[in-house]
Amino acid sequence: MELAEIPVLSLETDRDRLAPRIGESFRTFGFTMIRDHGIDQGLIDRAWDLTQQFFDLPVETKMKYFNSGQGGARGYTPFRTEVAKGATEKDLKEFWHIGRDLPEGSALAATMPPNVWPEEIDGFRETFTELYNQFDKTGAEVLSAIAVDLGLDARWFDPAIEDGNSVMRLLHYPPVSEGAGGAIRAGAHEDINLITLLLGAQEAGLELLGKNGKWLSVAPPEGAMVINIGDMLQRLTNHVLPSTTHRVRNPTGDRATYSRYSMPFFLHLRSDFRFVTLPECISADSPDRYPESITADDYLQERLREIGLKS
Ligand SMILES: O=C(O)CCC(=O)C(=O)O
Ligand SMILES: [Fe+2]
Repeated sequence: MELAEIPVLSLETDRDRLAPRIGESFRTFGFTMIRDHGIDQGLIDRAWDLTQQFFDLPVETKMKYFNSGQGGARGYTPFRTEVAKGATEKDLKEFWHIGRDLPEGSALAATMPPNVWPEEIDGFRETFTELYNQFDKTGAEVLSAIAVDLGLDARWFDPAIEDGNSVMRLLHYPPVSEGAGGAIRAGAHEDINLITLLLGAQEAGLELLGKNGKWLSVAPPEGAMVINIGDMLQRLTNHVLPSTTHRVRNPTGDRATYSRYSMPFFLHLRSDFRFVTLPECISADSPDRYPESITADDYLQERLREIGLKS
C-alpha cells in the first residue's frame, strides 16, 4: 500500500504562513496532519483509558445507552449498525457519541439532544467534557487558517460554528475474526460535517482515495492528528476544498487480533446556519453548484438517513 505524502504542519506556525500550506494540503488530499495542536497529552491519555474501559463493559450494559430513535446522536451505537452510503455490509465498529452541552434555554436544544453519560465509568463526563472543549478550540484555529487561505476574514467561521452541532465519536473496532465476510472496519465514505479532527490513526488501517483513484494509507506520526474536509465545507467552498473518500481497512496477520480505537471530532456548523456558497469560490469557470439554500440541520438529517442512523 502506497503512503499518502501528507505534510505534518505545526498549528503554532503563524497563521499567514500556515494558511497557504494547509490550503495546499487540503486541495491536494482533502487531508492534512497537525502537530502542536494544543490538546493536552495527559488528557488524551486519560480519554483512551476511559474509552477502553467503556467498550470493555458487557454488551447488555452498553445497550442501556443505545437510543435508536436519536440517529445515534448521543450515547452508544452497537457493533454493525452504521453502513457507508451505498454499501451493503454494515461496518465492523461500535461507538459512543458526545455532543455539546448547550447554555440553559438555548433555542438550539430542539436539534441537539442532551448528553448521556455511562454511570459505570468514573471521570468519564469530566474528561470528555474537557476534551470536547479543547477539540472545539483547536478546530476553530484550523478553520481560521482555512479562512485566511480562502481570502476570508480570519474569524469568518466563528459565528457560523458558535454553539455548533459538533460530535465527538469514540470508536472501537474489535479484533477481526474469519467470519467478517465482505465487511470492513469502516466502508468507503465521506464525512458529513465541516472538518474532522482525528486522534488515534497511528494504529494502521485508515486510507484515503487519491485523485488517481488509488487508495493511499494515512499514517500520522506520534503526537499528530489527522484532519480532513467534510461535505459541508466542500459544499460551502463550491468544491475548492474536496471532501475526500476514506475507509478503515481490516488488519492482517498479528494486528487482526487487536482492537483499534480512534477518536474523530466531527466539527459542525450551528444547526440554523444557512448554506450560501462563498462568492470567493465562484467564478466564470466554476459556477455555483448549489444555488438552492438549505440549513445545516436539514442537510444533516437527510445524510443521517442515508447511513442507517435515522429512519
Ligand atoms: O477510525 C478512523 O481512523 C476513521 C474513522 C472515520 O472515518 C469516521 O468515523 O468517519
Ligand atoms: Fe470518516
